[in-house]
Amino acid sequence: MMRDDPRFVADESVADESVADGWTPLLEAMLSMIGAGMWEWRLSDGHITGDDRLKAMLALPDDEWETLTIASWARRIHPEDRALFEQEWQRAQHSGAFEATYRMHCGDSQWRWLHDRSCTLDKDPDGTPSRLLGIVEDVTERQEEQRRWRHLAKSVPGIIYTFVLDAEGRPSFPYTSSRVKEFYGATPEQVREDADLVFNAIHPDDRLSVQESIHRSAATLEDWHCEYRARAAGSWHWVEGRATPEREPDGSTVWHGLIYLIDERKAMEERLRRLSLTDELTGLYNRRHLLARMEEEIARYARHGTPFSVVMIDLDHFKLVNDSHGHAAGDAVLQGLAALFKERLRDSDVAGRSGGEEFLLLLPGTDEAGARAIAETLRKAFSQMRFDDGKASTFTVTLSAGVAEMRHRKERLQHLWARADGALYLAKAQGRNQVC
Ligand SMILES: Nc1nc2c(ncn2[C@@H]2O[C@H](COP(=O)(O)OP(=O)(O)OP(=O)(O)O)[C@@H](O)[C@H]2O)c(=O)[nH]1
Repeated sequence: MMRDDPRFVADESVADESVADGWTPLLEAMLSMIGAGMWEWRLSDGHITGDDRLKAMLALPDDEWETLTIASWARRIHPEDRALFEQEWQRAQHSGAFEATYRMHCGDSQWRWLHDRSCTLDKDPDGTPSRLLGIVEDVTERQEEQRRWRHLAKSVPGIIYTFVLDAEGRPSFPYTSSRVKEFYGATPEQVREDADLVFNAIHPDDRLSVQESIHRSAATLEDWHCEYRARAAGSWHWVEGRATPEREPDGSTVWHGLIYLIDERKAMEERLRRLSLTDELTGLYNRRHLLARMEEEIARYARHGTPFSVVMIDLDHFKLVNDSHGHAAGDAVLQGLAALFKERLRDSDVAGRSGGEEFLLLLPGTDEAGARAIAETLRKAFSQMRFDDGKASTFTVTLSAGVAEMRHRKERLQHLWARADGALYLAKAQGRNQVC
């Protein structure tokens, strides 16, 4: 802080020469260059005097300058900034050094942001300051700019940030907008102190890919882009980040970018993914997914010889069910069978609807005898289910099933499928309501 900095306590001999008989040309030139005004405060009578530049800046009436004291100065300060100003002045009476940025109601009725700093010019024999010298800059434009920037940062649906990897690869976040807390559970100040707060809030499964993407972007200076999960207030959410890197002369890399929430988009993508894999009526996997899963199991069998079987199922006389009880009742039967699969099969089993009233079960780690037993259990349970015909009575439906176990490492999907289909055909031909 300035007030503790010996550089800002003026040497008394210099002070006497340069200030007592007026502002020196050198000082005048410097102040003119930085556009600052100057004041002097005599603590003995509390009087404040200002130079012409300060008078022009504040536009106070001439008679006000004649009697200007610290109290009348304070009265012109914005109520929200006054406590800070007074606290600084209390301190300055002992230390001589003062620094504050505050709004002042100027003589032309304008509110101006002032940056005000002082140092000790003279001291009493007991060492307490007797005369302070201060410079004042009009920082209204800068403050307004910052205010606009803060508003803008708040209205952006995400975090605006600056991220730095120094030449040794150490990360830091010199700037993050206030919403960083919603994303990573830490304030901009905390994140500025400790960049790991951000990295620790990233899902363990995503952390490595985030770090790799940052290092790739640093090496190639291509835009950084990554999607990952982060934790705030105890829950995970999906975020997407984009930033543009720049290499600094000291070897560090600086990214300016944006991170925003993509939970809704991720949920939509997941819904679409599920829809593309499942059958709408029953919620079971569709034919496309069944075929893909079968190819996977066949490849696993070819590599490791892991047994698996398929069961092809077809409802008996289903056309009659529709014709007698209506299409809606038929739909309810299909849904009833799907519910039975979900209830009786293991999580590792895959149940799908391969066609209108045709289903296929993929049973990893199950041989033909096991598959037959599962099919038999399902057949029996299904034949006992009663369906509402919508006319105060119920009906039952049966199913036929064909089982085939994967037997040869070179067997292809269509052969296995044809064998299961052949077994199903046999079950139908032998009178239905059975497993072959
Ligand atoms: N309600 C309903 N019916 C369907 C659906 N998909 C297919 N079906 C019907 O399933 C019936 C299948 O009839 P078929 O292929 O003749 O077979 P089946 O009557 O079951 O006779 P078998 O298989 O020989 O026992 C047809 O009437 C289709 O309209 C569906 O999503 N909902």
